[in-house]
Amino acid sequence: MTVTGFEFFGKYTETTPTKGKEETVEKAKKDAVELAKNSFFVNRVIKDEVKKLISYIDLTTLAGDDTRSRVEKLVDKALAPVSNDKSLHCGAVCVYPARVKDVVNHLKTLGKKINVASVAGGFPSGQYHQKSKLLEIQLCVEDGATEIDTVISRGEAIDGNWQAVYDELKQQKDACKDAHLKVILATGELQNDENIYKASWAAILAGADFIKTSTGKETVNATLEVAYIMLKAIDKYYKESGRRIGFKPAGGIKTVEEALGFVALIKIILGDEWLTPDLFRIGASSLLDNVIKAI
Ligand SMILES: O=C[C@H](O)COP(=O)(O)O
Repeated sequence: MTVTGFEFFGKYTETTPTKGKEETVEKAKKDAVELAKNSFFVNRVIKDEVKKLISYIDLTTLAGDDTRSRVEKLVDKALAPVSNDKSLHCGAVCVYPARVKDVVNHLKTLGKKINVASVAGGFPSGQYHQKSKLLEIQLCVEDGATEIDTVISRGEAIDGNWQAVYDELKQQKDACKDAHLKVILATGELQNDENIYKASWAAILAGADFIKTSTGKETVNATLEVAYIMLKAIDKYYKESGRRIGFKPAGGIKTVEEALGFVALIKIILGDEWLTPDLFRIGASSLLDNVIKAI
């Protein structure tokens, strides 16, 4: 099985149509990020834009001391985060594999539904046998997870073994069955922009429904700069294939302004069609409280 598509989709350095010799990928990235940071509604924090953030949030708890009661409270909050507006709810709840059953059972008790995401497949390091990664995904799906957030093998990516990265993710996608697959690139550990771009491709070509920046456990997690690179890959793939892939920044996104910066960058690179929970999520454990304060 070969990684089909790398040669077809070109290199990161070719992602910017040159407007002249000064137009480089670095300058194009800097310009887009600056534009996003200074976009109209980031500076003025328009309430409607802020309210929409709630629907994008994968409300997350990924702690060693997570308990059933903590997870049940997370579900309650994700289902009805704003007491005086019952129409608002988060995009998903995101928990460790061992807690999926607690989410599913609580939803059954409440008679409610919400996407149930789990970080399965060797989270957060990815340094596990492929067999155990696949079993973890299989068990989560059997427990009722509807979305799997899995990690790539950073070691293989850094060594440029893209076939191995692709092959593992293809098997993990198959293990998901009907569950959606979000692939975490752990961009903070991929060492350079070219690796981030190629890791985006390996994930997309292996069947990812979303590509996600980070586990939240790296030293550097979601930034607008890495988001730019990943969005360029999503954009090029859409232009070549007609298929839209979702984007999920995660890790360290705590303020409304930070979250709206990602919204603005998506508007700039992909357009408003992506601003739906089916194609855009934010992995965050503390952003929701700040959004609620701002509306
Ligand atoms: O998506 C999952 C991330 O771990 C959330 O990171 P955070 O706790 O910094 O919001």
